[in-house]
Amino acid sequence: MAKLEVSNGGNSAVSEGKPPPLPSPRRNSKFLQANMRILVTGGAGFIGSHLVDKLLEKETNEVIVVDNYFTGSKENLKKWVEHPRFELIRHDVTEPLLVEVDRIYHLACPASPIFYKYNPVKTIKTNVIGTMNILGLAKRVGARVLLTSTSEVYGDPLQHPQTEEYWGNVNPIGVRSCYDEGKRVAETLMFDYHRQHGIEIRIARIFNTYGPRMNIDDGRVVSNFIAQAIRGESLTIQAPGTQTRSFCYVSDMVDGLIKLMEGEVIGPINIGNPDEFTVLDLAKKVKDLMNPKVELEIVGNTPDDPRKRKPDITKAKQILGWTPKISLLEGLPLMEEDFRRRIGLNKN
Ligand SMILES: O=c1ccn([C@@H]2O[C@H](COP(=O)(O)OP(=O)(O)O[C@H]3OC[C@@H](O)[C@H](O)[C@H]3O)[C@@H](O)[C@H]2O)c(=O)[nH]1
Repeated sequence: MAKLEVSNGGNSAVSEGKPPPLPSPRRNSKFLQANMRILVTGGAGFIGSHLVDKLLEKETNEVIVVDNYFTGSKENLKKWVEHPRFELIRHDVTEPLLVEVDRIYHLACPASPIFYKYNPVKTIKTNVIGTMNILGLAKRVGARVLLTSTSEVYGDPLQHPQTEEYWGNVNPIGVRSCYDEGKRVAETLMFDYHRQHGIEIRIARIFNTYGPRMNIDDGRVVSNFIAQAIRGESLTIQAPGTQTRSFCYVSDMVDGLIKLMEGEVIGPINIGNPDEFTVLDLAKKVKDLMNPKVELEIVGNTPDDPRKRKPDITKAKQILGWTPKISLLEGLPLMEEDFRRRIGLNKN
C-alpha cells in the first residue's frame, strides 16, 4: 500500500491508511492481461491533451476523456478521435459520472486566472463538487485517482522556494479564492476519502506550465507574450514586473504526473521547473527571441498577484526520480512554432 505523506507543519508522517476498495476483477484475470483503462478529466485541455498523447503511446493503455470544452477543445485530440483505444465524452464533472476505469487523472478545471475568475461560482463547484464526484467514482470502481492541484495553494507565499510542508498564505475571500481555496478543498477531499474510504490517491502541485496547445488568448503570461510578439503588439507586463514565476515545459510536466501516478507515494508533490524568472526577464527573452521590434509596456495588475513563486522539487527528484529537462530557452521556440502556425503568420 502506498505511503502517506502528510504535510503537518514540518514532519513528514508515514502511515498506512485503510485498504483500498477492490479493483475490477478484470485486473486480476488469470488468462487475459486486461488493458489499463484510464480516465482523464479535462483531457481536451492544454496539459490534459499532452497527457493523453503520452498515455496512448503505451499499447496496453485505453483512455477515456471527459471534458465540457469550457477551455479545452476537440482540436487538441483530433488525432485520436477514431482510435480504438480512445473515447471522448462531453461531460461536466460537476455532474456524477459512472465509467469502469482503473486510473483517473483529474485535471478538469479552468487554470488561467481570467478564465477561472470569469465564473467563480462555477470554478469552486468544479473543484469541490467535481472532485467529490470523481472520488465517488474512484470508490465505486476501485480506481486510483490523481488530482492536479496547484502552486496557488501556497497563495502569496511567505516561504521561498515553496516546499510541500508549507501551508500557504491564501486569502479566503479574494478574487483568486475560487481557484486556490477550491484546490485546497479538493486536496482535503482527496485525503479524507483516502483516510475514510481507503481510496488510492496522488496529489501533484503543478507550478506554471507552458507549451504548444495553450489557448492563444488564454491570458496567462507566456501565451500572452508569445501571441503579442507574433502579432507585433506591445508585451503587457503587469506591474511591477519584478514578480517571479518558474516555468515548466509541458512534456516535463506530463512525465512528472505519470511518474507520480505509477509511483508509491501519495504526495502532495511539487511538479515544476525551479528556474525562476521575473516577468520582466521573461518579456525580454520573448522580445529577443521572437520580435526585437516590439515594445514592453507596464500595465495594471490585481492586488492579489503572488509576488514570487518557485518550487522546491527535492521530493520529486528523490521520490519520483523526476527532474525537468527542457529549459525556458529551449521551450519558448517550440511554443512559438505552434503559435505561429495557429495564428497563421510566418516569421518574416
Ligand atoms: O499579460 C500578462 C499576463 C500575466 N502577467 C503576469 O505574469 C505572472 C503570471 O501570471 P499567469 O496568469 O501566467 O499565472 P499565475 O501565476 O498568476 O497563475 C497560474 O498559477 C499556476 C497555475 O495553477 C495556473 O495556471 C494559474 O493560476 C503574474 O505576475 C501576472 O501578473 C503579465 O505580466 N502579463
